[in-house]
Amino acid sequence: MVRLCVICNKERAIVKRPKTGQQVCRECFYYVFETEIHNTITDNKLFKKGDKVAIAASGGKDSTVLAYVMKLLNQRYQYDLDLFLLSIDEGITGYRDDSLETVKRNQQQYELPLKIVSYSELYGWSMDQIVKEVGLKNNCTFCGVFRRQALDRGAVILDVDHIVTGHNADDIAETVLMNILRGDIARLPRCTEICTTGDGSIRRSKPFKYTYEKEIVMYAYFKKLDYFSTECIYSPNAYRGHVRTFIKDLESIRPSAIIGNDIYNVLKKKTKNYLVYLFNVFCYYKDIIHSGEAFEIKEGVKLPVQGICKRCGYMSSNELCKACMLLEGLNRGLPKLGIGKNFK
Ligand SMILES: Nc1ncnc2c1ncn2[C@@H]1O[C@H](COP(=O)(O)OP(=O)(O)OP(=O)(O)O)[C@@H](O)[C@H]1O
Repeated sequence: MVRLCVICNKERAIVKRPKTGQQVCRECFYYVFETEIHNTITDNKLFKKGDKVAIAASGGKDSTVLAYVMKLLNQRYQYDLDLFLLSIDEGITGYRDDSLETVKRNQQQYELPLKIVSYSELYGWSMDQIVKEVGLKNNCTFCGVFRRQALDRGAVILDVDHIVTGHNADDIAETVLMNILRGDIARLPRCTEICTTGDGSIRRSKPFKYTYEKEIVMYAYFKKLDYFSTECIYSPNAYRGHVRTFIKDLESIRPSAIIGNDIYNVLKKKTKNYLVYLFNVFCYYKDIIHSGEAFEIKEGVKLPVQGICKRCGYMSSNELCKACMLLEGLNRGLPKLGIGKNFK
């Protein structure tokens, strides 16, 4: 028996949405996927007309889908945004050089201007050189800290108001758990925010905050988008990888583990299939992301005060920002100096 799409009730269902369990046809999947992102953008007032927005593009599935969908929604709903692609070349031979080739093709396919900035030009060190110094244990700390600042610097070069990244619901759930496991209460409330203002006035947001990674992969696959799918060669020991595996295990016994369902959306959701409706109601849980959002810091708890790095002028809660600390360690031949809390 042919199963019909629960939304249009006409076409054959070919996708079971990981987010809701709904069986939908290809066109309805595109429509709900894109509309949910549009709703996230408008509900959270992420942009205003005329904004210049840089899409942080790594060539991977998330940012490739982000670039495609941002361009599409910008046209469909007349957001009136000026869009750019911004890529950071960390200098990882056999990985980032290949993925940047994908971004260059995306530039042609989506007709968006592209700016690439490299760690070598900004810091004088590529990740290949850093890994030679520090090995494979703490290299992701260097890469993450440097990339954050590199994106800000790239945004200044492009003179944009806003950076959007492809962080999805799975990434955010991982970050919530990592912050809990590390007891990093200062970062915990911030990591679930959909939009933050970093250094200066450049806003940074995550239009995929409520989008499941599996749906992004499905979308990229059905739309035949051109993306690079290899994992970073330097991240096999990253802490995040262990947290990811843990969440996947949780999901196998509790599919709502990442985000749960918002009861109001569940009740609003129109479906003629009563079983699907009941399933959605039963799936009403507030799981990792909602838990992260609900955390409140007790009054009186001392939190780091944000100031300015005395060396580079970027935002920092210490005299020197983390990027400058790490860089100083590298330049002094003591790469472990900036890692941990005992830097002097
Ligand atoms: N080298 C880079 N240049 C520009 N943006 C980047 C780069 N690396 C990561 N980003 C941004 O940060 C987001 C999250 O990066 P992460 O390393 O978690 O990769 P990911 O989840 O595999 O995403 P993607 O599939 O887009 O690579 C990306 O979606 C992208 O927007």
